[in-house]
Amino acid sequence: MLSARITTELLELGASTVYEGSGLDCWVDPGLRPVWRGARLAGPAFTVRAAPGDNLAVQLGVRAAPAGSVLVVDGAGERVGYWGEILTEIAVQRGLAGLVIDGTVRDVDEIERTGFPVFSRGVAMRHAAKRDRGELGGVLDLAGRRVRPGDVVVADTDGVAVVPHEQLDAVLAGARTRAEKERTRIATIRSGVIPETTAEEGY
Ligand SMILES: O=C([O-])CC(=O)C(=O)O
Ligand SMILES: [Mg+2]
Repeated sequence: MLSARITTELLELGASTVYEGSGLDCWVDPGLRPVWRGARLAGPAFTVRAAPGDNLAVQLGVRAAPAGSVLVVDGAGERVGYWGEILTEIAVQRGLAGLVIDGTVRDVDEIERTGFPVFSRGVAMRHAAKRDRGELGGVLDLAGRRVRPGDVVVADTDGVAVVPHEQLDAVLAGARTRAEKERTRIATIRSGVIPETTAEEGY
């Protein structure tokens, strides 16, 4: 569980700034998008590997994940309703921070009404089987990005970033520096001064 202060700071910095400030290749496949406008989340990953087209592992994961954690599900990009209104209601009751799934979800109007943040590869109503227990708490290959339990997930309109948990302090420091430089640069621009290009220096 992250402290409320760190969670708030990560949400304010945002996924792109956390990624840029990290200097790491920690972006996740941009095909994973918020299912409702304004969805955002930050928290440690609770990992779930679901069998393709089967959501029993997800049903187990939503009951096992600790409060404050982000359910991160490898659904192999399969187009079934891995997640919906009922699972969202359970997740809200249990105090989970959100869901990131390489797969699709359904009941999106109802999900939005709860305010529970969900990032998925899209929306599909097709029934998910409920037979295979999959794996909870393993290391995932989430659409090409390695995610370990406890790695820190930050997601917003720009997409999803995953920070290796042992590097969180350094990443936060880098992201703060980045955000400060951006603020200064924007203030300069708003004062009417167009700064030099950043081709070499970056910002
Ligand atoms: O039925 C399912 O497994 C997924 C779903 O639509 C819900 O949670 O409401
Ligand atoms: Mg449903």
